[in-house]
This record gives sequence, C-alpha cells and structure tokens, in this order.
Amino acid sequence: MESASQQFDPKYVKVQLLLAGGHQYTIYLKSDAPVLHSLLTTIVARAYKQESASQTLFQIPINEGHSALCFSSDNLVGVETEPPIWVQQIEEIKPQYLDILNSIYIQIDNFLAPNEHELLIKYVLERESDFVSTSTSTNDINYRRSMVLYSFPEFSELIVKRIQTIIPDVISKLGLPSFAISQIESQLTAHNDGNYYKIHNDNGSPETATRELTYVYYFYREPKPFSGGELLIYDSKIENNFYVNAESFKTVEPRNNSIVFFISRYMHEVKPVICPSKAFADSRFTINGWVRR
Ligand SMILES: O=C(O)CCC(=O)C(=O)O
Ligand SMILES: [Fe+2]
Repeated sequence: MESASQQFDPKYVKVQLLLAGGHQYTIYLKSDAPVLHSLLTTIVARAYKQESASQTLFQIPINEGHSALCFSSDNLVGVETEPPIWVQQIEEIKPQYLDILNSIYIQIDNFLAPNEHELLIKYVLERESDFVSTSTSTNDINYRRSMVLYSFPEFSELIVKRIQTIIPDVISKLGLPSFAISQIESQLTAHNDGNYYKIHNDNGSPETATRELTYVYYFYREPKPFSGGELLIYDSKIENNFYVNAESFKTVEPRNNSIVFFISRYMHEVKPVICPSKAFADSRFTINGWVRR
C-alpha cells in the first residue's frame, strides 16, 4: 500500500475498490501484490459462483500505513484497475450449470412376488380388449402414444397397499418433508412398437396439482420382447422464478418387476419403444400413478 505519488510508477496499479452500498476507495498496489491477486480472484470466483468465493476478510493498509481498510469479500462488488488488468475467463465452467437442481429417483427391484408378477401378466393378456388409447390434457395427438386400462381393481388394490407400506421411507429417501396422503391413483398402461410419451410433468394442471409423487411399476414377459422405452427424468433449473427442465437428465431402465418413484413436478418422457413382434402381449406394461397430498 503505497502513497499516491507512486501512481506514475509503472510497477504500481491504481485500484478503485467498489464496495456494497456505493462506497469506493482508491488504493495503489504493486502489480505483483498478493492482495491485488486476492481481490481479482474474489471477483472471478463470485462471477462463477465457485466454492472459493466463500467469505474472507480483506485488511488493506492505507494512508501509508496510518489507517486500515477492512471489509468482507462479499461486500466487494467490483475492482477498477489502471492500467487495465484483464482477468482470464474460465471457459470450462459455465455458470448456468452450477444452478442445476439434480433430480433424484428411487428404483426398487423385485417389487412383487414372482407369482403375483406372473398372475398380473396373465391378467392383462386376458383384458387386451378393455384397453383404450391414451390422451393428454392438451389433446395433442402427437404427444403420447400408448394404451391404458383404467379399471383393474384386483391389482390396483395390491399395488396401492404395497406402496402405502413403503411410502414413508420413499418420501424420506427423496428428501421430501412428510405429508398427509389423501389418495393414491393408479392406471395400467401398455406401450407397444413406436409408442412414447413426450416430455411432460404430472402435476401441471389444477386437477393434478396435489400430486406429489409419481410411481411407475414395470412388468413384461421374458425374454424381454422390446427395446427402448427408457424413462428420462430431467434435472431442473429455476428461470424467472419457475422450475423448468434443464438439458441434463437421468435415464431409468424399465426393469421387469421394478418400481420407480420420483417427484411429480419433474419433467420426464418415455422414449419410443421398439417391439418387433408388435404383439400386444410383448408390450412394455406399467402400473403407474400418483401419490396425492
Ligand atoms: O411409463 C413410464 O415410464 C412413465 C409414464 C408417465 O410418465 C405417465 O404416465 O405420466
Ligand atoms: Fe408422467
């Protein structure tokens, strides 16, 4: 920290500190002074929201050492330097990725006993004619292609009861605060060759707003008669105070006799199913639904 007379010495840099609240201080620092380096790295770290941006205390002697300027690094808004010092941009860290909220899901294998799983497959194969084409709330015909069975009381009761026993554990594993469950809905779907469900969430309308959790139980005949049909669960980010999907996602394999739970607000999609036989019996079947608060 040097006197104003040194401002013309090329080894010195005139540094104007811009602090929160509109305060400004002008100091002169040697171009290789560690504190100058710290001031600049604080600005860089904060611009990129790095961990190293955690608070530090600057204590800078001024007035030839007769006074001290102390401030916390989080009050440092900017640094003006003369001659200009350009800080190298950090190319590989893109700030927006740091704000991504990672989606989490739970997948539990062997959810039903082998005999229950077998009976369920037999049950759906006998009810092919009761299946109807799915639709979406927007009635966009290109948004979703699959078949659905709305009434299957024997198995919906079984699944709902099983879910009730594990739901407190699932809620805590997903990091959600516990909530009182008002209802568990269920439907039975079949995705055959070329079927899909484009990106959507499950609680975006007034009628679905109380859905907290989505579950999907997968079942099909072995050997696996189709490929594709993965469930993609997108990570989120907040844009203009709204949750929107990020580009990144988790890929869920629809494993036979497994059940998946995730937060209904997450955006998700079902990739197209490839089922060479095109036989209904070879479909990717699910019992899926929603846990409402
Ligand atoms: O079949 C799946 O994997 C998910 C289905 C789904 O997202 C839905 O029915 O809302
Ligand atoms: Fe969904």
